[in-house]
Amino acid sequence: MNVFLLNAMKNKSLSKSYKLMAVYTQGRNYSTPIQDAKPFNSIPGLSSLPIIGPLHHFLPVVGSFGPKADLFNVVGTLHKKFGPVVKMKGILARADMVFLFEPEYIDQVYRVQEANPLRPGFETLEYYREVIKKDTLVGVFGLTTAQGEKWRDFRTKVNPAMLKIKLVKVYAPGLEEIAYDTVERFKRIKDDESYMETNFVSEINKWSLESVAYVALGSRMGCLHDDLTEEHPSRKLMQCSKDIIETAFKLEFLPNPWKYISTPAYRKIIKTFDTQWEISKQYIDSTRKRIDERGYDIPEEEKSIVEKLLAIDERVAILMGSEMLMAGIDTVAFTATNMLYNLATNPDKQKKLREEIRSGETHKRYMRACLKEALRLWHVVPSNLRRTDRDHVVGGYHIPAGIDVIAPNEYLSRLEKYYPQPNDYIPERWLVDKGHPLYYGNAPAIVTLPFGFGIRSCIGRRIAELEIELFIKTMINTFEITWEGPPIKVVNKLTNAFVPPFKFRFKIAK
Ligand code: HEM
Repeated sequence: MNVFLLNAMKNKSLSKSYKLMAVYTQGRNYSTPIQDAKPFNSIPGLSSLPIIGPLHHFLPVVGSFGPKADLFNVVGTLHKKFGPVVKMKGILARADMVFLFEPEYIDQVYRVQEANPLRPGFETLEYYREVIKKDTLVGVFGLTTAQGEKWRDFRTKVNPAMLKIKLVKVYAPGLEEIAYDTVERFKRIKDDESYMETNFVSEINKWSLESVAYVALGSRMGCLHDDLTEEHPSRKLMQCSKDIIETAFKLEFLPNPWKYISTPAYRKIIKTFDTQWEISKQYIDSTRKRIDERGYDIPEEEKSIVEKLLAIDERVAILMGSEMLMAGIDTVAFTATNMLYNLATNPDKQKKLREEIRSGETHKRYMRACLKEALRLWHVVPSNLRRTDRDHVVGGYHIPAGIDVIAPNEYLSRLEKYYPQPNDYIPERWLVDKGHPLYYGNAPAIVTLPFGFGIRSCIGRRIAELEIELFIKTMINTFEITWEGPPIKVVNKLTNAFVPPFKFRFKIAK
């Protein structure tokens, strides 16, 4: 067994899943000798030029894909043209990438690295935290950008508060109230169709920010007030979340020499990180003040995430609070919109869900299936990534350490061989028994990973699921939702986003 797994098993603070992973990997044999493998350079893929790598394929006119290429289609073309292992040279000093299209190959690379999952990317945020904010953060860098020991220390501290279902469920009454307030606001604005068609994203982001802020800070932010001003800090937080994704895409996936000179996009992202940091810090400081003024302790399960973490490590509490206010807005809003769209365009499923909601059943089986099916069709993050920390032999090819291995999970989740009628919204596939042709378990579990993989998977998963289920429940119980227009469009810039107009129509449900 390798040294990472041995260390993992010795470390008592690591989760059970860690140990299970170790046992699982131990039983496998991936030991094709490297000398028998085909060399890394022989992996097929797009042709590449010095410095700019494969970028010329994305240029106007001459590029085979062009500048407006849809990443979903690019991935599909790579698969069809080059097969199950595809190489893409890094652009401007970025690491080379390998796309894996066989679940077994992804499993091989991701699982063996499970004790030390490396997920680089977001280099600008890493630079901001580790260089610009060095003196403030003093070695605690958050989950999104940290690797190795620093990541593990942080994650071990925050895992229980954020992932234990029992602890997360205590936020349900507050989140239900927020869902109710959002629906009341929708009732007031729904008939202004031109406003809703343009501003649906900002309306739904108000709900997702209000919800995640409530869980993080234990109080209401006030995003749902009808007279929310442009200067309200919540507006700025929502804008930051969007600008960070947009600008990070330009800086990290398109050629931009920000590592050598200060470019306008670089200055913009640093300013945005500053604003995001300042506002979240203000909110966290007020939370701390409120706790001090209260002067007495409340039961552990009633505390907000920040309050729980303040008792463990102050810097961890501040950074986790700030990450929640960054990572918990657009992700959750996108998934709720995804679900609403699929329910609006599949009225029979919507009816069935309403019946379950009104039946008073507590198991919510159909609700869960509706959410899983929406996530299968559109992952917020369409591909997962791990950087190799050792040599691998995959599909007969040598993949050395330092390569970004991409699992194109959203693309795989829409292949007929894994899910019959793959582009249809069929929540039932998550409910039918083994043996049924639609049974979800016919696809290997690693095909569909909307929340990522293993111990580095999304820390906000339980919170997101709870927020979305309560919101959808209130929406579907109140409204009959239809979609009156052509199919919705999705763009992918690091994460998926829907494009206006939003042709939802909301009628009070009988
Ligand atoms: C439906 C909503 C969401 C989806 C689909 C989603 C998806 C993801 C994915 C795919 C990853 C990468 C995991 C990996 O590399 O294996 C991730 C990481 C992360 N997510 Fe989420 N996310 C969602 C909501 C949230 C929320 C609400 C929060 C905060 C409360 C959050 C905070 C984070 C953080 C901090 C990480 C980095 C974890 C680490 O590296 O240890 N996410 N998420």
